[in-house]
Amino acid sequence: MPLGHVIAVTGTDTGVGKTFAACALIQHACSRGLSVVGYKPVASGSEATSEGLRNEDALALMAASGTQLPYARINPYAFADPIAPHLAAADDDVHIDRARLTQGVAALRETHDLVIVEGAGGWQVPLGESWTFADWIGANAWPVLMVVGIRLGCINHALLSAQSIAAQTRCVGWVANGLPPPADREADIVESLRRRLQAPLLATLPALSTPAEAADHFIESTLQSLEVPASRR
Ligand SMILES: Nc1ncnc2c1ncn2[C@@H]1O[C@H](COP(=O)(O)OP(=O)(O)OP(=O)(O)O)[C@@H](O)[C@H]1O
Ligand SMILES: C[C@H](N)[C@H](N)CCCCCC(=O)O
Ligand SMILES: [Mg+2]
Repeated sequence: MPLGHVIAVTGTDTGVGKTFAACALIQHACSRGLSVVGYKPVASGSEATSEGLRNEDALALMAASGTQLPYARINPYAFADPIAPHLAAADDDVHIDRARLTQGVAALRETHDLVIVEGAGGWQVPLGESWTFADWIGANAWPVLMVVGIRLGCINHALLSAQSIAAQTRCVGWVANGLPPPADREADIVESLRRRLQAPLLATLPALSTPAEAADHFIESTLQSLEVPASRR
């Protein structure tokens, strides 16, 4: 049956917990009986191995779903340097082919109920000279889950990101991710955002040891909010 549902995971910045939350969400959805896979279309910051470049986000997403698919199906573009992806691609003389990114999603949708697409950095990160992750997700009208790393400055970043997401597609939920060490007034920051963001808060994640532990923190109606069709839930 699958022509799976797609959710894009973005965040208020790089290092805010997109991979952590995406892995937790994969495990949450797996525990509800869905076949789920993560996709990291473009990754900068990868290790050279005998099999080629490997990025830790892509490997974490693969481990969370337990997929046995070849690495390149999950991460078609890997760059060694941990820098902005359009700069990494230009340094390597690589053109990121937007159609190839979309085909990668389409292929995963054929065999999975849910495909979780993790961006690199924040919402407006460029993937080429004239387009961004936001442009690609927006053109496909995929719904977005926004991960907010709770720290000083995140209120502004979250409100700006939500505004920008709404201009290109829709933010269907957000996660308050308690990055270690805990920020002062963490609960008040989360509440300030909850009152100002239209999308529902789907999980509040304290500093936890593993995404598997975090999977239980998603609220019961998470898959519904993420617009996963009722027939699959
Ligand atoms: N709730 C949490 N509890 C404990 N550790 C966390 C939590 N959230 C994130 N971390 C850790 O913080 C670091 C950054 O998180 P993560 O890699 O998920 O960020 P990211 O937004 O995916 O970054 P990138 O932009 O590089 O993809 C990782 O080492 C991760 O394990
Ligand atoms: C290297 C890092 N961990 C991410 N993979 C890429 C972050 C790109 C951020 C670009 C920017 O907004 O300046
Ligand atoms: Mg990541």
